[in-house]
Amino acid sequence: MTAEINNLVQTRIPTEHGEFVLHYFSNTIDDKEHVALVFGDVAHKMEVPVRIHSECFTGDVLGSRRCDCGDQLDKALQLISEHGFGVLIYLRQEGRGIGLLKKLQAYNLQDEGMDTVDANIHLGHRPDEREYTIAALMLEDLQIDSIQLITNNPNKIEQLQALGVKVEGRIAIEIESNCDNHAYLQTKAHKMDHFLTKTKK
Ligand SMILES: Nc1nc2c(ncn2[C@@H]2O[C@H](COP(=O)(O)OP(=O)(O)OP(=O)(O)O)[C@@H](O)[C@H]2O)c(=O)[nH]1
Ligand SMILES: [Zn+2]
Repeated sequence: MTAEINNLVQTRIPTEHGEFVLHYFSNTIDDKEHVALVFGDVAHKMEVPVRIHSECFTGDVLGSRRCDCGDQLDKALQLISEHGFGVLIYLRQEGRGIGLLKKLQAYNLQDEGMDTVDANIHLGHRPDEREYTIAALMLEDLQIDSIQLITNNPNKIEQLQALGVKVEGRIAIEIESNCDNHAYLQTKAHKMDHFLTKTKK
């Protein structure tokens, strides 16, 4: 079966970074509610700034300092609004695709000394189980010609290109580390090849 999405609802979402339009998509791959927040006119545009943000309940909603997700979410919306147009796709891939329950178990393993990669493996998962077919279909639905991806993760760029998305550049989104996420960011820099120049120093 080929994957399909449906853009079911678009509604205005005023934020502190200006007014976005939230697009709600249904899909034939999973039963999750994936959405895209669109700022300005993006149809038929090249080099559209796009953030593909993976759900992180602890970071995005609770403001947890164990990761950089909450700050990245806010910074991406700010960047897109300052640019004048762009998209933030919010994929419901909690815990790099392993779900909230397993991510919380992985946190406890990290508190016992494992890093974020080994904790996933210990729980019987790959270090990163995300894939981006739905995001690629959303970009197609929004009629975006090419993008600049807002990310530090080289694997996201490779996966999107393999899905036929024209990624013309990368916009870095590096957050200052704190004492609670420093080791976590170090692991992303050294074991997951993320471009984290401040952390790598
Ligand atoms: N399994 C697991 N998932 C985590 C952990 N910390 C954060 N996450 C999840 O990781 C996802 C975000 O991925 P990151 O590796 O932080 O960043 P990225 O999306 O790959 O890269 P950027 O585009 O640069 O942000 C979210 O779904 C979080 O819920 C962890 O320790 N274990
Ligand atoms: Zn997070």
